Amino acid sequence: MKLQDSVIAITGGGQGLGRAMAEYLAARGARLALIDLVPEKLDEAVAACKAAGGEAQAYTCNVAREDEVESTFAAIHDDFGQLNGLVNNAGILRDGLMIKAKNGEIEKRMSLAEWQAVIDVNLTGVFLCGREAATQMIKHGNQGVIINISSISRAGNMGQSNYSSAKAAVAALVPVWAKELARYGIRAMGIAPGFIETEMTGSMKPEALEKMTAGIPLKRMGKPEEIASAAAFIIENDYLSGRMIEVDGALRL
Ligand SMILES: NC(=O)C1=CN([C@@H]2O[C@H](COP(=O)(O)OP(=O)(O)OC[C@H]3O[C@@H](n4cnc5c(N)ncnc54)[C@H](O)[C@@H]3O)[C@@H](O)[C@H]2O)C=CC1
Ligand SMILES: CC(C)c1ccc(C(=O)O)c(O)c1O
Repeated sequence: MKLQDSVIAITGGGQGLGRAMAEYLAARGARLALIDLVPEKLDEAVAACKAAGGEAQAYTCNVAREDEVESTFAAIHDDFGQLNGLVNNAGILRDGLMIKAKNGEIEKRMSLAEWQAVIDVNLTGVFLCGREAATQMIKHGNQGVIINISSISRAGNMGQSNYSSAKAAVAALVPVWAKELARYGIRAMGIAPGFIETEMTGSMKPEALEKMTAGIPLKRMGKPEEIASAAAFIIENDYLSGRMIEVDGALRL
């Protein structure tokens, strides 16, 4: 699929990797529908896409809410007249050990609320947006691609019962959707980033950053543009479906 003039929806498009992907794709001629919880961040991201030479519109939506997701994807189709791609990128972290035993006391450290919040956004949100994007594509006869953003943590990372479970599940959805949606001309792919330079890591102490990068075989964190170029590669290569691309500098957790 050509990037030029294709309509790509990106969840969590207001900042971080979502915004980086939006700017990268906008600079290559794609038309962006940016979805996020925070309208101010969306406005900044839309302006950045326009400055990069592309077209973009903002949609305030909680990806974990079925009614909001349904109306958002219907509005995207009405506004752009087509939908060719979705990047399921919105995600949150609520890290913590499941349990801790100390001095004979057993403490439940991850609450049900922390578990559920991550499952709601990182897994249910991906399901709802994937289902709605596919509905719009099939209804209007658009071929397209769905990209789920997983994580290196899908292998099982200490302190991330909720996050690792959700990220393993969205990776599992990739071959499921690739098989179910191929008949409609829709591909499904996943990207599993390792540690990527973001505002969060930018504010870390140099010693902590050094310790983190020392364990990465390529000895550096990834750049948001390196995730964005993987997304562009997936969109443009029509024989890619049902697989994960790992962009992690060879790190294994
Ligand atoms: N930054 C990293 O090193 C890595 C990130 N990832 C994944 O990449 C994705 C993006 O990560 P970052 O850019 O670092 O995150 P971020 O926290 O910088 O940005 C996430 C965006 O999603 C939005 N969002 C959160 N909940 C939402 C909801 N319910 N509905 C709509 N929008 C919502 C936020 O407002 C924010 O704009 C996430 O899925 C994350 O798990 C995976 C591996 C590494
Ligand atoms: C543990 C992994 C590499 C990780 C690190 C940081 C973030 C983030 O800031 O959003 C993630 O989403 C991760 O998956």
